[in-house]
Amino acid sequence: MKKLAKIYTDQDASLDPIKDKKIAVLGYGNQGRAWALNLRDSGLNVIVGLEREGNSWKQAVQDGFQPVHTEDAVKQADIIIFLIPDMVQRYVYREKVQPNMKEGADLVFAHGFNIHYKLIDPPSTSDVYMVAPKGPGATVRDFYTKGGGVPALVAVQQNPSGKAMEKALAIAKGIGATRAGVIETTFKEETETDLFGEQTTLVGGVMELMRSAFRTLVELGYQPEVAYFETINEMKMIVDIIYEKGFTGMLKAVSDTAKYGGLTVGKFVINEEVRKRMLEAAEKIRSGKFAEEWIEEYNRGSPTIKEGLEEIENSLEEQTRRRLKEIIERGKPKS
Ligand SMILES: NC(=O)C1=CN([C@@H]2O[C@H](COP(=O)(O)OP(=O)(O)OC[C@H]3O[C@@H](n4cnc5c(N)ncnc54)[C@H](O)[C@@H]3O)[C@@H](O)[C@H]2O)C=CC1
Ligand SMILES: CC(=O)[C@](C)(O)C(=O)O
Ligand SMILES: [Mg+2]
Ligand SMILES: [Mg+2]
Repeated sequence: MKKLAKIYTDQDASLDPIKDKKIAVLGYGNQGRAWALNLRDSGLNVIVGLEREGNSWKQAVQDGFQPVHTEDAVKQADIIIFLIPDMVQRYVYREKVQPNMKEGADLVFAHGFNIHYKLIDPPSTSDVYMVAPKGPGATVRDFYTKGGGVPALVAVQQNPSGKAMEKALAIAKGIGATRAGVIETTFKEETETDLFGEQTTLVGGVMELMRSAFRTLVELGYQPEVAYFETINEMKMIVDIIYEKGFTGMLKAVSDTAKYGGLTVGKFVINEEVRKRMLEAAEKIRSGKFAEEWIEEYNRGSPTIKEGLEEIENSLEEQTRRRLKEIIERGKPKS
């Protein structure tokens, strides 16, 4: 068997290493808002740093922060957390962080992209570490306010102080992750697995699987509403059972007919060809080719993202969802 991962929980982590430090949270979007609120509710000293007085600024003010411009947050900070988009981080680092940071201030990431692909070259005097929540920002906040926490990965890239891991665990505790559990990893492992997961399953794979099934039914002449409930809407219920009880529990919750069909046709559809393509996707990530392609796309103004979003928004799936929205809303559990 492979070596078991090292897992840390609340008892293994203390807030002490960071309790007297000023923590600058750069960005107030998906993760930024969740981290700033959770760290503050954990009694830590948080300052929100933003580039512009736009929507994020307004939201932060509404949540009781007094945001400041990035350079002003950075100047006072002992710990600088990058919660702005991955493609933006190196520019903000170069123009606002590096020229203004205190010598030896910590640089903290929620995803390893910029460090692993060497887009940011941090000073050797700084601790560089990561706390990567394995869930969306809204869930990081939601679980925390309800007494739980989203699991996370922690990693240390540079450790001149010798205390980087204790501080990473402290941040993980502050956002609620150690209430669940935190796994030690490397920037390389987190970056490559996170990209692979979002591309082949969580974002790309699941969405295209559902869309392909939906389209197949519609092309065969079935009603889009029926296809939507079957191939898209019911997914949450099945995934919720997998989340609670694993695949074994899910298979117990469905009919024997579904078990037989699922166990045989699942492998027929998601076959070795698909696995080969998954390996290809992994290779593209590991070689740095995906990173290169994404940087180029971003530099061209992200046309592929824009087109993709537009195509999906206008798709029959989304039109059907809009038509069924009231039914879905009415049916949701009330407590
Ligand atoms: N979305 C998620 O739930 C997860 C994100 N991460 C990582 O967390 C980091 C932040 O991701 P998200 O929270 O999704 O970011 P986001 O896209 O929600 O970030 C928005 C924030 O960044 C600011 N921002 C946007 N463009 C900017 C620019 N050009 N210059 C300066 N600030 C700008 C916005 O004002 C806003 O405050 C990334 O490293 C990402 O990989 C990690 C785990 C999950
Ligand atoms: C939410 C999350 O963990 C992702 C999919 O990796 C991301 O948003 O980058
Ligand atoms: Mg990701
Ligand atoms: Mg992720």
